[in-house]
Amino acid sequence: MAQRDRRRVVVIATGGTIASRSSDSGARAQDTGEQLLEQSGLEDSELDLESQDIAVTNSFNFDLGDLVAICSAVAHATSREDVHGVVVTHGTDTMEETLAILALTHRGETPVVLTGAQRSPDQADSDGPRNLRDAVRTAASDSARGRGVMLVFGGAIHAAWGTSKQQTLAMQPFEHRSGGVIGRMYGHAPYFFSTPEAPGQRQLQLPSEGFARLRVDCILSYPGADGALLEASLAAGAQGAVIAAHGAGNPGKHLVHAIEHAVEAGMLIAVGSRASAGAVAPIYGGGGAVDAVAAGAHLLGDIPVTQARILLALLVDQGTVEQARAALDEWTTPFRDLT
Ligand SMILES: NC(=O)C[C@H](N)C(=O)O
Repeated sequence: MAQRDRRRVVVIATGGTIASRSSDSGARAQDTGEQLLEQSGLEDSELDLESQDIAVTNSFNFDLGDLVAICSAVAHATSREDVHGVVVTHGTDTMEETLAILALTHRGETPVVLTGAQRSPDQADSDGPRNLRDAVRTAASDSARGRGVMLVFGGAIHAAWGTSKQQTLAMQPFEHRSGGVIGRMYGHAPYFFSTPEAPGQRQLQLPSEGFARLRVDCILSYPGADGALLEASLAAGAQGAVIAAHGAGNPGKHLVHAIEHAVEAGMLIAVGSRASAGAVAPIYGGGGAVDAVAAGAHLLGDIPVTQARILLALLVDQGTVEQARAALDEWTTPFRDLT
């Protein structure tokens, strides 16, 4: 096939287990995008493959600056007319944050497909080459066009928004908080059977340079939790915080007091759940979600706390605290009456 007829897919490599090699001091990311493509068995395919290296790191070391770098590389690749699809290889530990920032900011028809691995390429049963082949074929397919950002992993196609790592070692570690995948790989081709209700029109601007310096913290509720960690977050200069509250979004009375104080001090506060699935809802008073809302917090419905943190950071990045508060209010309106 002539070079000009072959579909071009850009593979942006960032590290993770898919790029890791074992050593006496533990596994570490080291393979480049080009090496991943060599191992994938896609070399002789009818696709025109190009690789870029953004980082060679395990994703548990990423900070907001790394997300900015990934976002701008993806935005640049998707703006190119010669590019049919984009793949990002990434560690699974913080895949959900990168899925979130890309889902919230991606524009246009070019599909963006993230993937990774649970077993490194020096293990006999590594899932990396297969996942990468599936991701590249999805990015190159007609059926993925206009579907935005997605995660192809373990033969499943997941929505970007709402999906998080739920299993530490399983070969399918990802799940949506409300359940379900949007498609599956059948043979070499992606088959989509549902369309997620994505952030849609609520798309946000790409992160600014200052995004990397923002501070949005996550605070966990637990029996005996007081407001000390949220107070410390405020004192450290955080612009916002996401509370991983008990059950359906109940922070507990001490944390509710701290939320009230933090909101008065200008922090953006959102409440999700430390439970692994489902939505939060205003059901309980006496330290529950009803009181958290009265204290000025926003309930996150089924948005995972890790992804909500990225949403808050983008909102703070793009306007004043008041504008961010109004935008978060709009974002969380559909979840207000979930009881
Ligand atoms: N499976 C993985 O990719 C985990 C890995 N350690 C990471 O970079 O997140």
